[in-house]
Amino acid sequence: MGNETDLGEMDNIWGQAREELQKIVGTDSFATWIEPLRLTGVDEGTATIACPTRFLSDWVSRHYSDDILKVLDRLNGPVHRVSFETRSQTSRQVAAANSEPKRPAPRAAVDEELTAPLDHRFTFDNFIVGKPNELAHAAARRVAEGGPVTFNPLFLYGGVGLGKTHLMHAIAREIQIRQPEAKVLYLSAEQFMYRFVQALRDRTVMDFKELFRTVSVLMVDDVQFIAGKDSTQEEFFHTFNTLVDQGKQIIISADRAPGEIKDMEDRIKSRLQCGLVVDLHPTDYELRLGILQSKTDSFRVQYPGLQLAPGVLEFLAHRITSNVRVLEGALQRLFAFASLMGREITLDMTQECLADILRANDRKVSIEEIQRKVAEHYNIRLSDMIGPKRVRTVARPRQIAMYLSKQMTSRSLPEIGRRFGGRDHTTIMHGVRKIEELRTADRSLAEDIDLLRRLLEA
Ligand SMILES: Nc1ncnc2c1ncn2[C@@H]1O[C@H](COP(=O)(O)OP(=O)(O)OP(=O)(O)O)[C@@H](O)[C@H]1O
Repeated sequence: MGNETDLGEMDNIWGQAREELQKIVGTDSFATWIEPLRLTGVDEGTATIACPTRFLSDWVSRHYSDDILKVLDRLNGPVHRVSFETRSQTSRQVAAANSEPKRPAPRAAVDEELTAPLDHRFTFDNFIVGKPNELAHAAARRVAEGGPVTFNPLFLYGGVGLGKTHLMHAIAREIQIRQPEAKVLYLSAEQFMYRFVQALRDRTVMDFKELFRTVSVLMVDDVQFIAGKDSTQEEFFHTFNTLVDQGKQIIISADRAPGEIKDMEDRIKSRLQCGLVVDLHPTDYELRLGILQSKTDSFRVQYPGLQLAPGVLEFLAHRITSNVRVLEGALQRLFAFASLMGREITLDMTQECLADILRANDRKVSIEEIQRKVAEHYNIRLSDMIGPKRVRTVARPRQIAMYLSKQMTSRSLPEIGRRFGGRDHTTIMHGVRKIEELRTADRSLAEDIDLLRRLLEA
């Protein structure tokens, strides 16, 4: 490979491969992931694909290498392997082959390597809006629509898996569509640090600074990452100030509010707070159900013909409260499982297939909370839960609290006994059994228990 004829032939094969790949992966994914690639050679069954950035090469090799392999094998077989090569790797390999002293990487390569590719699935269209995220969504939309810079910086924060990255990608994508000439630089704080350290090592810090200072929109995800990294913070601070002074838009995300990021310099914290700070709150039931319905619509395309029993999505929205990523993963597993088994997705199947996720999401209720709620409900004193009184009006609620402690916590009988005034584990076992018996015979007691359980789970 390498002479002009070979390159011409490679271009020819790649041209045909691209047409087939576009049909396989769809126009959007093709434009984002495959379009920027080039076939540079095929040698002893290994096809080499050049990628402009390492992020792109990581993504493509994880998601599309099988498709590329199949297509190339068909067009130019036999091809057994696809190897991805980024431009900087190529220049490093050339430098090593020439055994010259290390030279700074060319400017263009640094530039292209800086922007992380956007995930085409993260758009405003498929971001479901509910009470917990409506403010963050509205602010993100406003910034993405462009116009005079209103909030600078826009600081989005929230717990794990609540949609920060999704919104960041949606903003970047929307700006690119509305203002194709704008130079949008999106990267994680980790990538910012990595590139900065690399620039220090390669002595290209001036290029690094200049590049950052020429962008129109800077977006940095997970900024808490640079806390405690002194020189990266310093560089970030200067970049930030220069861009804000030039009226360029900055959008930052983090897992907590600026004031709560430990080991972040105060001057940076205060700079981060000077625009608009909005948070993504933990999801509520309605938002979770909305997200599940929307994801189900897309899974139906992927798994056509699968039946979903009524109540399954509601059950999941009630039970999986941790974060949206877990919710999505659960649904994905459920659809994959049902399609493998060729069965309808029922509530039973859901419980069976997602037992581990459901267990991990069970709200942790403490014995003390149970005692308090039960005491309130039966209008007795909390101290009676652990005291010696044996009158039925006290003893029965106490047994109900023992029963719920066994059902709703993972504590052992001796542990529960200790929390009930140092009672023996056999007393607890007796109490639990008594309530189990009564439950089946006494409807009003069964209803009381269900109500208490719901209150404790809420
Ligand atoms: N409101 C929403 N509508 C649709 N999908 C959502 C919503 N919120 C989150 N998601 C989905 O949940 C998953 C996790 O979201 P994302 O990666 O944006 O979370 P994050 O807040 O950046 O988390 P982390 O703190 O781990 O970086 C993604 O697949 C995203 O599409």
